[in-house]
Amino acid sequence: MTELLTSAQMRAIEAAAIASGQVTGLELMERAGRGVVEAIFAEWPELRAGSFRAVVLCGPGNNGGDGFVVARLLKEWGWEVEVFLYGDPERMPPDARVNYERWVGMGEVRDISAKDFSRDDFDRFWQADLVVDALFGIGLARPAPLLEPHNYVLHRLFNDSLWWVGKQDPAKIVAIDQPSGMCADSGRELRDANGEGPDEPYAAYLTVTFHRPKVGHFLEDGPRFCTKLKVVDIGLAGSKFEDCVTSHPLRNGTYLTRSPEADFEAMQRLRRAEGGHKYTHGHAFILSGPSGRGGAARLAARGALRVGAGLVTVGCPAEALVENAARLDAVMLRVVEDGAALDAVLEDGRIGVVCLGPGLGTGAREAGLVAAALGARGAERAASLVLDADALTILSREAGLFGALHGRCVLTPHGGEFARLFPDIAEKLAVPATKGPAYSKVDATREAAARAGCVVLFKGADTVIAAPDGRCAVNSAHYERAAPWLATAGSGDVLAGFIAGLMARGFSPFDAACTGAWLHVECAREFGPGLIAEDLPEMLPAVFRRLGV
Ligand SMILES: NC(=O)C1=CN([C@@H]2O[C@H](COP(=O)(O)OP(=O)(O)OC[C@H]3O[C@@H](n4cnc5c(N)ncnc54)[C@H](OP(=O)(O)O)[C@@H]3O)[C@@H](O)[C@H]2O)[C@@H](O)CC1
Ligand SMILES: Nc1ncnc2c1ncn2[C@@H]1O[C@H](COP(=O)(O)OP(=O)(O)O)[C@@H](O)[C@H]1O
Ligand SMILES: [K+]
Repeated sequence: MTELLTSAQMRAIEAAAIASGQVTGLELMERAGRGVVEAIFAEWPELRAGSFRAVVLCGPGNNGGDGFVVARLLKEWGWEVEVFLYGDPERMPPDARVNYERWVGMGEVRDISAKDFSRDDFDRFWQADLVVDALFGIGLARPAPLLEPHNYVLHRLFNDSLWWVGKQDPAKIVAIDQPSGMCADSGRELRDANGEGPDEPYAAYLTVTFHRPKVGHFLEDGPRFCTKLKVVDIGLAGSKFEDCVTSHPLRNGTYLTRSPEADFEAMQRLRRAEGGHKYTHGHAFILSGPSGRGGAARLAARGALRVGAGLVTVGCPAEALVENAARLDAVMLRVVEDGAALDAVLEDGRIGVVCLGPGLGTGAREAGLVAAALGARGAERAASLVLDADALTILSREAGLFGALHGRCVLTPHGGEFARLFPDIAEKLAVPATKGPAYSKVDATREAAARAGCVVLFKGADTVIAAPDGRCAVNSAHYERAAPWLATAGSGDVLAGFIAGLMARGFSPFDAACTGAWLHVECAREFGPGLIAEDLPEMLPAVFRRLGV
């Protein structure tokens, strides 16, 4: 499983490795710089040949130290290298200082904050083949200063100006650890309290980070800043060291969701044992709204059926029966007028999960359904629940119902629904990020899950899933898993159905949310551009075949 680290966790890992005598800080810096150069050559093999020109922007900390290593290695490779420094060499941390001194023995260091850059300087800057951003890494604690040359990179004027100097190929911008300006913990850009900052943050072409990706590489704007992420091994995975970190208080891990292929238990659950019958695979009950509004529930039902629930029933008001019957075949139908009717339905112990919210409505009938589903009407048995869309609106209005949430529930809010359910948490996320580590979507979702006492899946291209006990995963639709066409009406309804279907099949709420979100993105990628929500469930057979389910 890919663990995503916060900056504090990364520091703890580095400190533990150094304290154990396994490695020195200087050696780690050398490996980091070497890893960056190897990543550059792997990305652009043509740069291995001949001599090219690089501009390396170094900052005052160890990120700058990595930059000095890169400058030295490129120069040894035969490149022409110009180095700019932001900061006072006298105040550099020791390892960065050593690499600064090594570079000074080989070439010049210019002060990046000097105000005397000439037009010629800038022309040379633009015409470099490679610009390395080693200004700030995980130590960025406040908004990055607006430095003249860096600012040009930040504003993307760099590329816009190419016509001006008549150069065809844009310089390749490589960020060490992270594009400077981004907070490694949140993926947010640090800005002044009044929101001042560059108009358009710059994006590197390649970001090279060390040991493990950081949470911010996958959240919010992080992927847009990083563009392409390469993780370099710097030899920190020694067993002794892992032992020491297991008990570290900061080890409250955040992981990327993973393919069921990499998750033995998920694979076992997805595979159907021979000889079972439909009830072996669970019964999912999807509640629908009135006629004319049933499409969302039908999408969820189709999703639950395709993901492998043995039976799926849509429960709707009597007046919507004809409409639903005309549109559903394998999915069964049952009239459910109100909360009392749902109580009666749930007495059938074979219904493993209820999904409610898509197209449900927000009136008294629907509030009664939410109450019944939550067992808040005094029923014997509280079902497992997926609460989406209108059910979330009802929960945000009725504190008594919110208080009835329990550990077998999954809430699947998008940003607007999240803000209605957890206004104070959303507010914290909305204030400009001025200090690192900034409050992140991971922090917000963990806090929401702890408050709700159930799993919360906070949607987006960076979907975050958290359980009340602190477990947390990010389902990223970025980098090689980008699927922007997933942002289409109704796709969230299908996701609710996938999760309900998986819960019916015996997945825990957290695992169902993680695997459901993972499959959702895979289905979108399987179909490609042009996708509409109806296509998503139809892609599951191909995805399952590929996985060997
Ligand atoms: N951890 C590891 O395992 C490894 C880490 N490695 C590398 O080290 C990097 C982390 O280094 P780091 O901790 O020295 O922090 P870094 O990002 O260089 O910045 C700190 C400096 O910037 C300053 N500063 C901050 N914000 C500022 C602002 N807005 N405006 C102006 N100044 C600002 C801050 O000043 P201060 O806040 O102390 O006044 C301090 O001087 C990491 O990203 C990776 O590249 C690798 O070598 C391999 C192994
Ligand atoms: N840019 C994006 N890339 C990938 N997935 C996205 C993106 N934007 C939204 N999504 C996903 O699309 C789905 C949209 O759900 P939702 O907002 O509830 O819409 P609807 O109510 O129309 O179904 C969510 O699963 C969300 O994570
Ligand atoms: K950087």
